[in-house]
Order: sequence, then structure tokens, then C-alpha cells
Amino acid sequence: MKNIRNFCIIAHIDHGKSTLADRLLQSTNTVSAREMQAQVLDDMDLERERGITIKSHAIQMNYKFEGQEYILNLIDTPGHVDFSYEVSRSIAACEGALLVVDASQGIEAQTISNLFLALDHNLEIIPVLNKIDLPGAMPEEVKDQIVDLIGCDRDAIIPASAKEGIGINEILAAIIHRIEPPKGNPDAELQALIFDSTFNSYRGIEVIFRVKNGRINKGDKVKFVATGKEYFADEVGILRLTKEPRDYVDCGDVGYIISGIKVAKEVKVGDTITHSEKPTKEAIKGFEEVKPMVFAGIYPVDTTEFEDLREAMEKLQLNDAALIWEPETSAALGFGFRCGFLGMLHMEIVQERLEREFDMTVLTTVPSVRFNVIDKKGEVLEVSAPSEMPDPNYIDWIEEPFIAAQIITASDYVGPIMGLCMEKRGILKNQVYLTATRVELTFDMPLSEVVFDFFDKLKTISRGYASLDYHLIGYQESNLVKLDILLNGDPVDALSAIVHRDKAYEWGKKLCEKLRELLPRQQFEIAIQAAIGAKIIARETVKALRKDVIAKCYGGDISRKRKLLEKQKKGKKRMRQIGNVEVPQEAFMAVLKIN
Ligand SMILES: Nc1nc2c(ncn2[C@@H]2O[C@H](COP(=O)(O)OP(=O)(O)OP(=O)(O)O)[C@@H](O)[C@H]2O)c(=O)[nH]1
Repeated sequence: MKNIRNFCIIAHIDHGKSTLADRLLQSTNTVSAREMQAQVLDDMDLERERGITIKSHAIQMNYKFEGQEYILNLIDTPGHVDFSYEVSRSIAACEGALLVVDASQGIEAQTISNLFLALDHNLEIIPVLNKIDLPGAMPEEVKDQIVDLIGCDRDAIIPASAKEGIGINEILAAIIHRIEPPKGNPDAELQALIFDSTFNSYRGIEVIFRVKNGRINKGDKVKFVATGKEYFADEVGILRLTKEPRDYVDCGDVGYIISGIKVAKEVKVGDTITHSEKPTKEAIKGFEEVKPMVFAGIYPVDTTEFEDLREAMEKLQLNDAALIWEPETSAALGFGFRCGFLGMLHMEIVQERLEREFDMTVLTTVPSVRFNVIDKKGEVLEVSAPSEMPDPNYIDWIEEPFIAAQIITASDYVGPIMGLCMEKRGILKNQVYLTATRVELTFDMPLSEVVFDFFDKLKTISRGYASLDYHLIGYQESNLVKLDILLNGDPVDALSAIVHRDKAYEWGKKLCEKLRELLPRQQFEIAIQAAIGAKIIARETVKALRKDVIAKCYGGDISRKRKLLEKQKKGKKRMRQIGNVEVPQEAFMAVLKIN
């Protein structure tokens, strides 16, 4: 065990974690030049295209150093706030962390939040100043920031460029010298921490774990503590670029187990694996059930594809344990599913995977958070869709989830950012100057204001020089109302939203205006109305006119006309007939585009 090192890489998004991981794998000959491709660990297509890490990954490296053989287990973690629970479990599986900071950007919100997670677990921190090759790098200034933040020696910071391969040997030496070997008792009862799982359509779920105490052998009967389920370890082994079966995975090491589990739900990140015969007395601390934060409806564009969509959702759920759903019906959209996601990025990923991997064309409704509605009888009702909102007469009060948002920015942008946060009903809790020009702001804010477009706006007004991290702090009472949208007098349930009363009027007006732009003209007039209960608060009209797409083609080539008509036909497919009004997909997302 003394020659094992378990470490993770933590960083703000895009500071170069995955690139650094690539270099480490190359330097330790874990991947050959032939196998090497950029961001080797991000193996989902989506991860590659977007350049982000969605799932945690683990890989074992062998490294000869000062005449000894070492085993280095690297755990690459996702950087996005939607996946912070996974980060916390990966961190719990390590003794040390490389804290990667971009020399041209400096410390950002996730640098700090992840650092605190690592410090909570008593990890040894190795600060790495990455991207020193960039012309815009400010190594001395960023070093100051790092020293201020973690109180380390200036010399302890390793200057590096993951891209150019600078500083990689120093990093490997620091991993061996500074990070402690794992502690743990090989003779104790088995305790292994699950920090990830992957889905293989032939072999079922592969569970990735770190053995804290004891040893797990092939063929052992094991039990997952949180779910109480028991399995046989059909195969155990270690993770290289591919999985390598072994007879056992020993105390301190990272490995995988395959035991015929078919459903991702049975494997909970943070759970403890132990032996059925000789179980551990206590589970590893820190296990939490992940809770979805954002809810939206997903509907097939073609109503006859409902069963296909159900099948696709079931398959997707097999390898995405965080996704939850249940059937739902909407007067406007027919049969579909109400889904819960970790955040907006997770929602986009699910939608994209449905379209890409399962060839489904789907409509997604306006996302919403989960509200607590307390009725006159004192009963608490969880409401995650406007359609579930009871009649106002029965409601005593409504609570909504609040977050603590931490924003780090250049001091020039403090004014506009404060303005934006106030507009989003934020309350300033703290303001700290990290350096003369960098400020950390902490706000309490309703989650519902953050899920839509807050992050985009923050980026725009700060010209990209602001970063955001947040966590849930609890529920607070708010003055909320349900806002309905009517098209020619018919309410469109999928367009309803739950909004703050003070903003309802403005919201309704803007939404009507946006819908007027988005609804194609038809042969009759369309009235668009926003209403709270029976009270109409805004109205717009779409004038009658059939859009003649070939009007501009006088004479000319017939194939061009045909093309235009084809295009119009395709566009129509994505529309839904609401009463007598056709509504395009964009309209369902109009709420997101307000302003
Ligand atoms: N110039 C320069 N660019 C770098 C360096 N390291 C990484 N990059 C670039 O920075 C971008 C982000 O790098 P990634 O490794 O994907 O960042 P990440 O932290 O893994 O990002 P997430 O997985 O989304 O959290 C990529 O375009 C890299 O090519 C470096 O040392 N120098």
C-alpha cells in the first residue's frame, strides 16, 4: 500500500484538467502514442464535442520513480456545478488533489468550491499553475492569489503547461512525495466507496469504487449498504484505458466490479460495498441521495412515438441514475413525461442524447424548480409543474428553493453584477476582496431565477470575467402566482409558469410579445393572452395571413419552389396544433428567451 497514490484533479471549468490528465497518462506510458487522442478520458461523444467532462473517470498508472514502482490512481472529475455531488464523492476516494489554476484566468468560483470540498476531506493540495505558455498568462499575480487562498509556500506551486508538456515530471514527483499513501486495514471488514458507475449494454452496470478497508475478491458475495441489495462479484479488476480483470482489488486501491446489475438506480454514488457474510458495522460517511433540482416535460413531437420515447427514456435511465421521470399528460401536448434533472446542463444533455442516441424528436417544456405549497389544511404539497398548482383559494403560502450563490469577478463588474442579482431577487450576504482587483460576492437567491438565463447574463455583463458556483440552502416563503397563457381563449398548459407576483405583469407582457414573434401567422387572427386566474394581464394579436413561402419565386426553377415547400413542411412537423393554433417548439421555450 505504501506505493499507492490516489489523487484527483480539481479545477474550474476549462482550466485544463482533462488536458493535464492526458499528459500524465502519456508520461507514464499508460496510453501509447497510437491510442492517444485529446481528452482521452472524456469518452462520451457529447463530452468530446462540448469539451466538458460529464462523468467522473478513473484510471490507473504505473510509474517508476527513484528506483521504485508506484501505482497512481487518477480520478478525473466533472467541473460543472450540476455534478458537484459526484465531485465530492470522487474527492472522498482520494488522499490528494492537484488544484489546477489557469495562469491567464486566476482563481474562479469552482476553484474555491472544489478546494473547500478537498480540504473538508483533509486532502493534500498540490497547486498547479497551468497554461503558463499563454501570452496572457500572469504567473506572479495568480501565484499571489493561490498563496492567499490556501496559505501554501510560493515554491510549492508548480508552473506547468499541460498543452506543451511543461512541468509534468515535477507534478508526478510531487504526487509521490507530497501525497500520503492510503491508510486502511487490509484485514478489516470490507468497506469500499462507490464513486462512479458506467453502463455497458452487454455486461450491465460496472461499478467503480475505492477500497477503504479489507479486500474484494472475485466471486465474493457483496452487499450495497444503502440499497441493501446483494450480488456476486462476477468480475473485479483495475481500470486502465480498458478494464483489466484481476483476482482481487486490495485495500487502498481503486477498481471496478461487474455483478450483473442491470439498472443504474441500484447503484448509488456514495454508497458502501461490503461483504454479505462479514459486513462492516458502519457505512462510509457522506452518502446522500441525489435530488433533482430542475423539472420539465419531455414530449414526442409525433404523438404516435410515445411508446418509443418511453423505451428510450428507460434505456437512458439505465446509465443515468440522476435522471428521474414519470408519465404526464398535457392538454396541449398529449402524452409525455415529467422529468427531473440535476440542472440545466443535465437537461440539455438528456434532450440531446434522446435525439442522438435514440433518434427521437422531442419537445421540452419550460423548466421549473420544485415548490412547496402549503394548503389551508396545513398539508405540504410538492409542486414541480405549473399544472400541479392547486387553486389559489386552497393555498395558504408557497415556499421556493433558495441557493447561496458565490460569484467571483473583476472589481470593474461589481456594479452591474449587483444590479443583475438584485433584479433576480438576490440578497447580498458578503463581499470580499480576494486581491486588489478580484472580488467574491455571495448572494442568497431563489433557484428559479438562476436556472433560466442567469449564467448567460452574468457572463455577458462581465464579458466572461465572472464565475458562479452555488448550493442549495433551503426553502423560503415567496409570493408566487401561476401565470397562464391563452391562445384564442384556450389555456396552453405547457406554457404556464410559476412566477413572483411582482414580476408577473412584466413577465406576461414579455411572454406575449415573444410569442407574437414566434407564432407563424395563420389564416385567422390569434389572440395571445396572459392571465392570473381569471384576470387577463396582457394581450397581443397575431394578424391573419397565410405565409406564402414561394411568393417571391416568380416563374423560375420548379426545384427551388419545391425545396421551399419541403422546408415549410418540415417546419410544420415540429409544431403542435393547440385548438386551432399551431405552436412551434421555440414557443415552448420562449420563456427562456425573454429579454
Ligand atoms: N495554451 C494552453 N491551453 C491549454 C493548456 N491546458 C489546457 N488548454 C486548453 O484549455 C481548454 C480546456 O481544457 P480541458 O482540459 O478540456 O479543461 P477541463 O478543465 O478538463 O474542462 P472540463 O472538463 O469542462 O471541466 C482546451 O482547449 C485545452 O486545449 C495549456 O497548458 N496551455
